[in-house]
Amino acid sequence: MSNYGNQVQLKVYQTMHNPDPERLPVVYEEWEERARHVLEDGPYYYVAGGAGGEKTMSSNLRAFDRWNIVPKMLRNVEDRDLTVDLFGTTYSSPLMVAPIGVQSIIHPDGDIASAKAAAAMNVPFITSSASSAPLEEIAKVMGDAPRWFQLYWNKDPEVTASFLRRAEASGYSAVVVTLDTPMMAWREYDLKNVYLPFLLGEGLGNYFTDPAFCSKLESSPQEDPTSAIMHWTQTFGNPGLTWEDISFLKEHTNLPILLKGILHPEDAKLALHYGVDGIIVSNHGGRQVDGAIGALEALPHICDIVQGEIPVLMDSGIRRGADVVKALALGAKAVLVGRPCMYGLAVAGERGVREVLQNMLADTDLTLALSGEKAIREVDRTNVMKAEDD
Ligand SMILES: Cc1cc2nc3c(=O)[nH]c(=O)nc-3n(C[C@H](O)[C@H](O)[C@H](O)COP(=O)(O)O)c2cc1C
Ligand SMILES: O=C(O)C(=O)c1ccccc1
Repeated sequence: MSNYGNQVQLKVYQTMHNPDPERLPVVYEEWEERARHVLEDGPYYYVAGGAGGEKTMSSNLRAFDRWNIVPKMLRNVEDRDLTVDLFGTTYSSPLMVAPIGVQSIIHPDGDIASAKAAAAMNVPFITSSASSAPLEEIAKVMGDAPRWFQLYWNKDPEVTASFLRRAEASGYSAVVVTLDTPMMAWREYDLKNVYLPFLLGEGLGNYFTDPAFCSKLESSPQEDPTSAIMHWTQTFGNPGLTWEDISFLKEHTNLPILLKGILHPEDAKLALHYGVDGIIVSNHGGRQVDGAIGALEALPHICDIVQGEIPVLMDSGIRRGADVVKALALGAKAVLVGRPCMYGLAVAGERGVREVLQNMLADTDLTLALSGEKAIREVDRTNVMKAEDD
């Protein structure tokens, strides 16, 4: 039980007579603006940009405007409970840090800094297959803090199996399999800037330390990085996969398996049929199919199919506490936060990510209370209405 949001507000206002010269932004748009100033064009647009004309990036944000919270009064919201239960574990809030690759292009401390921040805030951190530091090093700095592993299903089944083994051995407690990126989409800014971080060897920490990956090389990645990078580009994505292949993952891990990138109701049926443990409704932050449905728009349709049989999570467009509450009201059990954390990382490293998470948690807590609910798990469709002029 907590009043976390009130405490954070108080802490801020107490600095009134003693302003902090290192004060970090509160407003989401300011984080993005500050990140724009500290990052070069290549990395900034890599992070902030989307696929094609960025229609889906806009749809993600617009989808939140199409739903309104309808606050309820006089319901004793003095002490709130932000916890959520997933796969037999109780997590302290419905927030998670989305898997984001190549964080070394954003800050020299990269995912080590963001993982430490997540651990400090007790927000689960999802390590990307394309993390800059190897997954073991990230696990080490996190101690006992909650962490999941995101799998990019490699063309080489031995590498895929090896990643799963390594994640399990390093204390990751679930596997997020990203299905929407068997190849990179047409990303206009990256093409314009001629910027692809992997070709510079960024984001390959897990591959270059992997025995299965390295066994296929003629010389080590340290001796011949160019060949290792070329081998990575040829094996990273696996567009030949089908639903039947899900059994391979189940054979190679005992961890709960979540499919990330589900948008189509038919795919939700297939996910149930093939017996996965969870779904993440996501369009990869608008970075893959330009013109794809907004993630929040897809969410209720997926939840209608799933009927609570397995947990449904979502990401793509979460920027503030109200977004979190709307996603939960439409059926998500938890949400992943992507770019906001990365702007925090760009601006102030570990401290920046901590601040972004702290603010989003506080905003979520206050929005929950003011909406008339004292428990995250009690938020449901009665808390929202579709905008009338839609
Ligand atoms: C720079 C960047 C790198 C990403 N890398 C990965 C990745 O390695 N694996 C993955 O599953 N998703 C990746 N994503 C997608 C995020 O996990 C998440 O779906 C998306 O950022 C959510 O949308 P938001 O940024 O609007 O919050 C990446 C996103 C960004 C912005
Ligand atoms: O850039 C991305 O969206 C992404 O998912 C990715 C894929 C491979 C390596 C790093 C990031």
